[in-house]
Amino acid sequence: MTISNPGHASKRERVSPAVLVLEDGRAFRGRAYGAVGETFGEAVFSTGMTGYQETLTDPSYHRQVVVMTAPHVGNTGVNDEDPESKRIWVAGYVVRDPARVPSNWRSQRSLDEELTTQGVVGISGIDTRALTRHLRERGAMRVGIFSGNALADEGTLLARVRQAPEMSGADLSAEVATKEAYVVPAIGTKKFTVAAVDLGIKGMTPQRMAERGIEVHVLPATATLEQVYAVKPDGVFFSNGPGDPSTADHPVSVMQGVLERGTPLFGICFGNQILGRALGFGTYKLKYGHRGINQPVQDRSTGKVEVTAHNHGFAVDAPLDKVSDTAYGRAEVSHVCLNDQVVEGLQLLDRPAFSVQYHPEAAAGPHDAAYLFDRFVSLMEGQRA
Ligand SMILES: NC(=O)CC[C@H](N)C(=O)O
Repeated sequence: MTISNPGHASKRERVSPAVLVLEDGRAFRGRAYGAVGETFGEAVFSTGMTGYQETLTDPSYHRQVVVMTAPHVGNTGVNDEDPESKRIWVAGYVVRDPARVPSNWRSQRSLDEELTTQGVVGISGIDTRALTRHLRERGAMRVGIFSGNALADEGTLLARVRQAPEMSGADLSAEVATKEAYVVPAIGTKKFTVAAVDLGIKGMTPQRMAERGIEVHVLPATATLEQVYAVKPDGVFFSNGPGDPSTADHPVSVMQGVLERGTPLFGICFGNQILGRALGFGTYKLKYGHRGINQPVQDRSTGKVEVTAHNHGFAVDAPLDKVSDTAYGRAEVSHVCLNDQVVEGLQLLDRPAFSVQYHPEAAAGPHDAAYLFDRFVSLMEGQRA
């Protein structure tokens, strides 16, 4: 194997080969990036051109190996302001051409250093375009990245990838969510109290609520209906999170209790899938998912198209062309992805509840969908009037 040897590359980059092995047997050779060792997960690709810190620290990426389609990654280094949680959650990181010298006024260290310190195994120098095309054709699948001693027994790598757990059927919220409840105070005058069920919440989400005068009580994924109502909420929120929504029976039953009482309800991503299930719709695994910050979504109530941030591998199976009768009244698909007509939002017509499959907190991503937090505020105002 020939490894290109740029002048500024660190010694470790020059001497440490790595290999990425997909469960269908396709392999890519490159260089170790970040920690040296081995890792397994579901191979998925993200089309975001910026915002790698937010991607890496999004708890919804737990157990996923993220392939960046943007060829240059790490250019702006790493700072302590942009993470969406306390650690990197991706199981592995795949980049084509990492920055050798980060350059940004906020940069505190390099991405390579950060991945190494946090023990995240990555690979660089591979053809990420070919890998992405492969995943688009064959679908998301299990993958392993191996470097250092993990490469010693190359003949066993594929078998080890095939032993790794699958994403279908994975129940992961409790592994990433807070164990203790905490409060994010309202900024300025406090207008509302919201109970936010943390299934893998991103830091920007309570922030967007706090900016609107909401005091946010973030509760563990295991919170009961009684614990939700113990904070005397004006509204209840269900967050994003990793894993297969078909396993999320506990949050589904808590949400049904909230719908029963008619408290204003808002869900994001995993929260949208849970609303889907609470209403009696199914969920299914997408072939390769939506990940990135440039996905077109139409708000069907206004006809407007938003450019939005996504990170989902599953989706809700609800009819696009009709209003559905559910145990909680009429429900409809409020938002749809214009790339593939996947359900991107749900709303109830007889109760104050709605959700979106994408990320209005926009970290990273465009702010087109910020109005959804205002819609949540309007629902809470409506309930008081
Ligand atoms: N960001 C999320 O909440 C993702 C939801 C779910 N784990 C999925 O992959 O579809």
